[in-house]
Amino acid sequence: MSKLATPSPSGTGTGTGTGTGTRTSDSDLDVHFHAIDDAEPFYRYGPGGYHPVAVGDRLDGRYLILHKLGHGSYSTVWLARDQTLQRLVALKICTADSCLREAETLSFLRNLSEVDDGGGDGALGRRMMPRLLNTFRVEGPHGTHTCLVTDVARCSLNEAKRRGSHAPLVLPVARAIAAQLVLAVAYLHGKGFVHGDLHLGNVLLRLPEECHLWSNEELLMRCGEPEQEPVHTFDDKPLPPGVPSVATLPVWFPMERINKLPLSDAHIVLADFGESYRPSQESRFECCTPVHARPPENRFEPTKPKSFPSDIWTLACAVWVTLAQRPLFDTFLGTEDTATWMQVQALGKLPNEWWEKWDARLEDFTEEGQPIRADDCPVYTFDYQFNDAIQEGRRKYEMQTMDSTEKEALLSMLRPMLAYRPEQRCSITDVLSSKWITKYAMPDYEVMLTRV
Ligand SMILES: Nc1ncnc2c1ncn2[C@@H]1O[C@H](COP(=O)(O)OP(=O)(O)OP(=O)(O)O)[C@@H](O)[C@H]1O
Repeated sequence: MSKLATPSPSGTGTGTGTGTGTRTSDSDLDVHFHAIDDAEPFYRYGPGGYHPVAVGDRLDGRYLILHKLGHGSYSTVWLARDQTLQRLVALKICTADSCLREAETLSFLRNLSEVDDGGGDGALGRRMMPRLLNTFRVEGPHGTHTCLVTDVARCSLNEAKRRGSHAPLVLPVARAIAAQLVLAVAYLHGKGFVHGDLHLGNVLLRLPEECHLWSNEELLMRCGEPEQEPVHTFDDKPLPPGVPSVATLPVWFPMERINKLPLSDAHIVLADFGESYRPSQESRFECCTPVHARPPENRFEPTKPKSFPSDIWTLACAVWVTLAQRPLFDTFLGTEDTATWMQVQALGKLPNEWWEKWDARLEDFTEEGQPIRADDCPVYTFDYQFNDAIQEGRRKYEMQTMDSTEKEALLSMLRPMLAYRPEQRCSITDVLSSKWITKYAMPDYEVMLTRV
């Protein structure tokens, strides 16, 4: 997600990609669009919003659009052929109202030399940073859009899990991915950056290098023609100018189901630096990760600047859900109250000032923070969650489970990452040197490197 440079125009909001919406343009058109699964919200094709792009368009004189890769609230992302270098690339076309933050962070990281990286495990995280190949701007009917060119990835880990019915990953694969996540965050924190939006939607599985050199014919043979659906408005009102008449759905690179993903395909790249910041240079008060991974200080200390510890909390949630079938603080309805409810179930009572601020606390907890148990409802303790979300699914799929020593090592790493108070949370250096990372995750990561 990229923070807005200017407020979004009235009626546009910050679409989720699923709902319908209203577009109010200068000429006072009031058009509602039928939602199309997996397509961007079309009401965002208005002033400050998405740039209209069609398969076959050429941008910046060299990038031929071949397919769609995805979209977010602040961009559409396209698979293009770089006709100068004759390779496939990802083209992220940001909304006109998004700021330059992502381009700035990626340029900064690109310009660091290996000497700047120093040695040690922290430097290994450079591999998981996106390679910014080029940036340019396009002018369109809705404004000026920054475009970022990076390597094409296969899909996000979230999407791979969704398509695989949230089956668990093979344990060594999950460990290798968790190790890479930790290395990536260690690298960023070492450079003074907070990522600000860590979750599996922003963890991309890499495509093998040879795929970037596929010809157009080879791409079509493997992935098919782009799938398109006509865009319809309610009451059949005409499409306003600057709105594409078809929605292009994301391409799918054929792959093994998530529970069969081989270690050789477990290479990741961390994406979406639109929320990244340097706490030494600016104060940020809000953490925009999805609510199930949002650190509690976001809710209870809204006026205190956020910093590296907020990433540590979200990293713990991302590591958990890499290993598990569902988030640690699964929020069902996606409300902050449910997230806090789950946190108290797993981690115990909030610090006193926060506890007092939480109005819903006595609905299901005693004043001491003990869950009031309904007969048929489990208490979602850390242990319960571990057995239910990590072990049970593995048993069901007849996959390797974690033994008790590994469980202890994992929970001993996660608990200090999930200290309620950010100032009491452990640092990424502590995570890197934890027993679970050194004895379990890194060895599988190292095996993965030999399977390139
Ligand atoms: N390099 C890439 N290769 C393949 N797919 C990509 C790539 N970059 C992004 N995508 C796809 O596009 C989607 C949107 O990208 P991204 O999250 O960077 O956009 P965003 O507008 O900043 O998102 P949001 O603001 O909603 O978090 C991703 O979830 C992913 O599916």
